[in-house]
Amino acid sequence: MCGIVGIVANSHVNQEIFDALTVLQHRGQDAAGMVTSQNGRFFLRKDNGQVRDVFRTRHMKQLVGNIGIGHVRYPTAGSSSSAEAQPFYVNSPYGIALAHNGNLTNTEELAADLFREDLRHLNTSSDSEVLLNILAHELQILHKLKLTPEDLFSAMGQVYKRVRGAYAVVAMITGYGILAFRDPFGIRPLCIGVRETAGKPEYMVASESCALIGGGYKLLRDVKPGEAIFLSEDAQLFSQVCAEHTEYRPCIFEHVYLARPDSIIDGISVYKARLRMGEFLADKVLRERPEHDIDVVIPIPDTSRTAAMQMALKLGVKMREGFVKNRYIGRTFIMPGQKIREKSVRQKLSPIELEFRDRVVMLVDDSIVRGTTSRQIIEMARECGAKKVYIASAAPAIRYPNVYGIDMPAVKELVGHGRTDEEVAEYIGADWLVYQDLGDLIESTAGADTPAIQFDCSVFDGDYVTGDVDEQYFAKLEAARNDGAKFDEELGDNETADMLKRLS
Ligand SMILES: O=P(O)(O)OC[C@H]1O[C@H](OP(=O)(O)OP(=O)(O)O)[C@H](O)[C@@H]1O
Ligand SMILES: NC(=O)CC[C@H](N)C(=O)O
Ligand SMILES: [Mg+2]
Repeated sequence: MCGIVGIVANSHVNQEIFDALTVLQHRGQDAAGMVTSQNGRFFLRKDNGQVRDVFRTRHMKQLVGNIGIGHVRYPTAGSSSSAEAQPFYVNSPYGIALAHNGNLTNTEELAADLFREDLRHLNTSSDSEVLLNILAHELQILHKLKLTPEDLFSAMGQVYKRVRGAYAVVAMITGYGILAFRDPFGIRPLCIGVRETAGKPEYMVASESCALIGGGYKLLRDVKPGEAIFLSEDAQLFSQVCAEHTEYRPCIFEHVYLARPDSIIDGISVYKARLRMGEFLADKVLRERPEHDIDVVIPIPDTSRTAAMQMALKLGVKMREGFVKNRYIGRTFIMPGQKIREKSVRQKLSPIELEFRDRVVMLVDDSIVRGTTSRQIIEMARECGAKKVYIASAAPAIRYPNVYGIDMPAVKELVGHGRTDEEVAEYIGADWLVYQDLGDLIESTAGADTPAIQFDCSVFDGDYVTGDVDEQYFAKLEAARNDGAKFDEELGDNETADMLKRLS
């Protein structure tokens, strides 16, 4: 779950891309990058760090042009070295830069084909670099000096045949425009917005609508599963569904945790979905313990606040702010290692003791993944003198790895894997644990207006919509990306990154 953005405008886009990436920062904190284009040349800046650290005034001055793309990264493949920050670039054909949100499930096979059949070189272990080279190859073999939208869509038809997994993408082609596309299941989000200046349209494509609204664009629509959108440099919009088989199966975890509440994804308000999650949770509490003794509902900031608010209302129990969030510390779950995640919880959340003392508290979180947050928070609640500590999760137990762009690669790192609900409660130290039922989560999220959508719920039910992940895939993923392995790889890859930096 990275954040991506692309803009075609009537004036320089660097500041707008910077602003949009800042709005999308919650989707990736490890690296950021931007490419703009002017007079047939690309201008690139990318590095590890958050948006405000990566783009200084000296970089912004060089990022000229009325068209550009940007990325904030949360790695799910390869390493977190700066050499794998995005956008990626290839000079042939035309010059293409690409930014990707998601995770491919046939990266290895594609990388081997690129090397053996397409004679293309990959310089990193990133799946996004593979995707860029597949797109480049399919455009190259058309052998067209002048590209038309039809050529682009025909190349995209081939890309959809070869690439599997989750991918929401923005790609910029020198001298032509921006090509944006979403995988055939629409797993990761992507939407288009429009605005007019001086009677001429300007377009933005972005992972979430909050980025459009922040930039003064009006949400036009979501990109459909398997659809490619082409925005030409002179701001004409072309679109076509290019994948042969498509299904609407967006990731439900966007609504649970990943997305911002002010976004509307696939016609669904993330905020409203979270309110409904809170109501269903309250119903479950009342079903399980009609005579409950909860004195106060306390959210674990930030994401759970919306659900907690509605849950408290429905229970008829007061909601209180029991934790103050340090606004200078980012999201813990998307931090790169377990040590830093553990350390960050206490740095990020500090308790207001009087809300806990001698009370039976119901803590609410949006999800419990590794249990890093809940375990420490429950300990803090007890240190503050809570009589009993209950916890409710707006999502069901997470028992399966994610292979579509969320870094949950190793089942043994998931607190819900191989444990009953009671065992999870014991592990995190709760007196009572209430998980949302999957049916209720789906009902909370699927609005009445979106009957065609079924969600990817793989982390809860182990059903992977692309149908191509098996035990062997999981074994490889876990070996490559468990916390220990990531640490080893980073050491090696940093050397490569440093070397590349010296060369550039
Ligand atoms: O069980 P865990 O492995 O700890 O993961 C789950 C927690 O991580 C996330 O919070 P995060 O701090 O990332 O972001 P937030 O401030 O948006 O809630 C999520 O909201 C849960 O609180
Ligand atoms: N979270 C994501 O969307 C990651 C994109 C890509 N797989 C990477 O690791 O850079
Ligand atoms: Mg949280």
